[in-house]
Amino acid sequence: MSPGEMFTRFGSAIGGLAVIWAMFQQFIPPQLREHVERYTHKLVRFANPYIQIVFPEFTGEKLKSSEAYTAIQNYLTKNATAGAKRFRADFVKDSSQPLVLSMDDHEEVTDVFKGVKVWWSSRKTTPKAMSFSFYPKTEDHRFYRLTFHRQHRELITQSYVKHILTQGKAIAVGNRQRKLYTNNSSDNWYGYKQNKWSHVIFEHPATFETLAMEPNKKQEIMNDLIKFSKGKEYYAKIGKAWKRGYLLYGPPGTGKSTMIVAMANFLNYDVYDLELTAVKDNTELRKLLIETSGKSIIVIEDIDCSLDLTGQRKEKEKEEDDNGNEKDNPAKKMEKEEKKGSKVTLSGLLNFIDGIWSACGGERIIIFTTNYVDKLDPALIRRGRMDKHIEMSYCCFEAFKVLARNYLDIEDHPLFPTISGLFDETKMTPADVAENLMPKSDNEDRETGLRNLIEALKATKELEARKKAEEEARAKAKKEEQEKKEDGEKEEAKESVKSDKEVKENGVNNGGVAAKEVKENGFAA
Ligand SMILES: Nc1ncnc2c1ncn2[C@@H]1O[C@H](COP(=O)(O)OP(=O)(O)OP(=O)(O)O)[C@@H](O)[C@H]1O
Ligand SMILES: [Mg+2]
Repeated sequence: MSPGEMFTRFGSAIGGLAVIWAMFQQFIPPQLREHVERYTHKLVRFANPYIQIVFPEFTGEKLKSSEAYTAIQNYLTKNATAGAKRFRADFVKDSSQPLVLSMDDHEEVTDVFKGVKVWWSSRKTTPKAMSFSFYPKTEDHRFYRLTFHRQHRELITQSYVKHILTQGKAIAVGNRQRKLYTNNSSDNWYGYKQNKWSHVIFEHPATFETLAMEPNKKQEIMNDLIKFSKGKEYYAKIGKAWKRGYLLYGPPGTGKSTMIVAMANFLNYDVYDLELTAVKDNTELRKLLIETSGKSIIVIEDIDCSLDLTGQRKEKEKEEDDNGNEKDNPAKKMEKEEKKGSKVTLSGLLNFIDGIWSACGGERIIIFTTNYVDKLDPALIRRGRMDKHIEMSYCCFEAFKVLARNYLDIEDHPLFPTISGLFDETKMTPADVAENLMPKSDNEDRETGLRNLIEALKATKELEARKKAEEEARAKAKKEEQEKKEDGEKEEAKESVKSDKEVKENGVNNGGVAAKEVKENGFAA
């Protein structure tokens, strides 16, 4: 029993005795009896140097389980249950540790903060005459009671309580199972469920460890993510919303989607995979944004294919240029809209990324992926919107070593130098490398995987060489044709100059003869 409680009970006992005593003392007037009782309690309270704070399970009108109660429960379960002997087991949905053991009712534990000892007890009261209750499941009112010495009042109420709430929330975040969300069509936003996003448990195993990439580049990205996730104060100081944009670009199969998974697993964030073509307009886009939670990554894959965001601006500008004001071409507009199936505009998307609303929730990463970075409107990917541009490229030898470790469990092999040489000479995506390394049957040994890869690399190299030779031959033929054409034209030009000269000369000669004839005969022939 905590000292505070001992005092309370002692006080109650003294108070009770005093009341009994007063009742028996019939000759004492009632006012005096009340005084005796009140002063006895006051005396005990004055003598009790311990303070108690109660944290009830349910608070407010919404009858939501109190955040503080849950945070304390998490905190105590993790940090202070060593002394407890009786536990309560709860099954928590969407948690990586579904079975949670917490202190049982009327159990008590101690905790120490900055050298100060505090007592926690878990209590339950059952209202006696209550036939109807708003409280879900049970009529019992549970609460945690914190007891500490009054000389530490400031430390406990200002630092310790804040500390356990933060810690408790962090534990909840660590325990929760992360989710992968996708946006529902707005036709399903109304009615009973009204969910804008559907989710499944996010269980993809890709991590930065398994991601094949040049090690320095990988480390740089990891550092960037760490800096971001710890940057709450920094972002507040510089007056920027706590969010960061990444643009991942590169050919298909170079690991853009895998990188997103690795980022989510690294930061322990949820992923919102936003399908833009299912979003009808900018208003819907904003509503979806509001419904996302913090500590999340919002992904728009293949941004160049999602919408005609690339050309919209330029086309509009062109339409304005021609007539000085916006040209109205309903047929063209309709055709365009049918093609798009969505009225989300570039400016709507820009607002989504860094408009006023983008700040709601905080701690959010937005990622765009594309195979064709040059196709994107510069406004969309400028720094501040997409803060970091990451090129995902063909496999290098360092990246291959990661894949060899993942797929074949090997760090080194006599065939590695051959493979290294081939990677210098040819291009292959990590997806293709992985496919070649993957054992084709249960009894295939590691060397077979490496040999398969060498064969594939050689075949790719040959193909590239053939393509290059064909291209060169084509270019040469084109050049020759061009030269021939030019020679022909030169020849033609020469010919025409020559004939012009002859005509001129003949003309002069004929003129001379005619003049002579005129002179001699007195008339022209
Ligand atoms: N860098 C990589 N590290 C590890 N595995 C990779 C990497 N790149 C590709 N892979 C493997 O290839 C598969 C395809 O990769 P991923 O989907 O990430 O490519 P992508 O760049 O997103 O392609 P797309 O442009 O077509 O969407 C993955 O499932 C993964 O197994
Ligand atoms: Mg992808």
